[in-house]
Amino acid sequence: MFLRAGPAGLFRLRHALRPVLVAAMSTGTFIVSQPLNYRGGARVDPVDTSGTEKAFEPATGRVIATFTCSGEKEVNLAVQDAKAAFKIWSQKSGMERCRILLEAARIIRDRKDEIATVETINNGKSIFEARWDIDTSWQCLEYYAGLAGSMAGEHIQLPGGSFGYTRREPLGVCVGIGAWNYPFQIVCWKSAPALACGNAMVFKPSPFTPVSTLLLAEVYTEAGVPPGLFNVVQGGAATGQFLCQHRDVAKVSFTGSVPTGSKIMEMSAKGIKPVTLELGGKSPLIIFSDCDMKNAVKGALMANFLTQGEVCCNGTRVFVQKEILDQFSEEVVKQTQRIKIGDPLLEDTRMGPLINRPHLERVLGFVKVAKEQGAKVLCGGDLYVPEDPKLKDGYYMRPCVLTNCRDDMTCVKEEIFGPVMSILSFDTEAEVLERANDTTFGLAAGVFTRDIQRAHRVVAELQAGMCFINNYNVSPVELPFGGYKKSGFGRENGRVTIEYYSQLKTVCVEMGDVESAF
Ligand SMILES: NC(=O)c1ccc[n+]([C@@H]2O[C@H](COP(=O)([O-])OP(=O)(O)OC[C@H]3O[C@@H](n4cnc5c(N)ncnc54)[C@H](O)[C@@H]3O)[C@@H](O)[C@H]2O)c1
Ligand SMILES: O=CCc1c[nH]cn1
Repeated sequence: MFLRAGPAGLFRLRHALRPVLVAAMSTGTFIVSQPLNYRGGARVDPVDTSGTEKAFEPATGRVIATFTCSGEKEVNLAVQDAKAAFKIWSQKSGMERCRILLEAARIIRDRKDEIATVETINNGKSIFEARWDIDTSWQCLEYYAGLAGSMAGEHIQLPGGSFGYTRREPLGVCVGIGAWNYPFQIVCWKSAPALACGNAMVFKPSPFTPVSTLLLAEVYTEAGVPPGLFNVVQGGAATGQFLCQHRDVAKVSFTGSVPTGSKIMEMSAKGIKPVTLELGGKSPLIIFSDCDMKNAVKGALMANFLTQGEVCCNGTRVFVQKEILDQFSEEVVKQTQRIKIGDPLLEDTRMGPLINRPHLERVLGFVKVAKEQGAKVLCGGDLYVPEDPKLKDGYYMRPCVLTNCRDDMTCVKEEIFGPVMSILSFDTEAEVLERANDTTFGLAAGVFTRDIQRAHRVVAELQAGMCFINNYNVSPVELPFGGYKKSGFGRENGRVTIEYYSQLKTVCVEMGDVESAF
């Protein structure tokens, strides 16, 4: 990848130079000057266009890339390349695919700091957190590499020595469409199971975060996947539509908002394509009075302030049992005020800027409406201007804790996708369950209690695909992740995801004569 580090000019990132260049990549210096599409095993400029986009460095507000959105012809070329590569890849044994995916996982692990740095520059999350994302990304490749070799069907005995068997087969060319909050992790969560099952993939990142997906494309090529197996097209809604409507696309896996998810489903329905939808949420976190207070407070911060609160499964409706409301709120505010905001590439920063100016204004708008509707701001919820002059045009705000919240308030009903926690109080288990489930979303939920029976009773009643007991927002790749209700369907991670990227063929074998009705 070509990077320009400030006035120092152009650098070619070679293995030996990487550690030096990562050190040189400081906030305010990074520019992308290479093509951001990837096709046939190389970076390319698209052959046609559906507009142009700019990508920003949220920490400084600088433009780091201006790129062409792919038109229908470019999308078609990417799908055709993927189709050709699919023919080769799908014929490989699971163990052959396993070896290549393991090699890709190793390269990502080796390049962790470089990839995390790029992710931080383009997304704004702290480097501390970006490194976690890259760890869960290579772990995802490793996990599905492990499963690739063990994918198998069944053998079923039938009367008279006849038998049947099943084959688990790939789908073909799968499309991945990603959101901007976990750019590298999302593309790994989609491509690793897809490739492990023998599919090819064309991926479209969010136009806000186009950069790190290219690093993955290069890693796959270096690891030995056939050219064209993993392609990247850049663009927004128009490019996404060309992909979803393409007749040679077998499946669409989408991560993003509910309204876009609904459009994706409609387009896929026309082509009878299976879809995985990972959509938004407004998840409940229930804190019972018998909790371990220290862990519950840590859990509430993990549930609300990772990646500046821009996390789909965040537990933003924090229900606290009345007896401990004051003590819990006081402790949460104390810890929230200690969060170090600022340059996301600094080692001690724990909250960086939001993704862009319009989103920052939208989140601040939610805080304003919350106040108008009677919520009380316990801390934050306002703009933050770091002292460092190079950060003055970045998109920072102070993390916010709201109390006096009611279930009918906008801040409690709608996904804010920013660092805003709403605290609500409750009296009984039955009451809190009813209120926790009173939402059209169903992505995640959490409960803090020392009562083990209550913990399991409560999660059994919660209408959410991902439930946490005495923790929040950990995402081991071994565990399936996905939503109930309007938060989507299908799963990512875990063994079950194999079923979303493969299809079952049944073969019936006659060992005797045909018993004909005619
Ligand atoms: N459940 C999950 O795993 C998960 C993870 C991350 C984010 N999200 C959700 O994503 C949302 C934030 O992400 P966002 O703002 O990027 O979402 P978005 O729906 O605006 O965009 C997501 C992707 O869809 C593309 N797109 C937009 N319109 C399209 C169309 N008509 N056809 C095809 N593609 C189209 C965008 O370019 C982008 O790549 C939040 O609601 C968040 O909760 C969910
Ligand atoms: O943002 C929601 C959770 C997530 C992280 N990576 C993919 N999904």
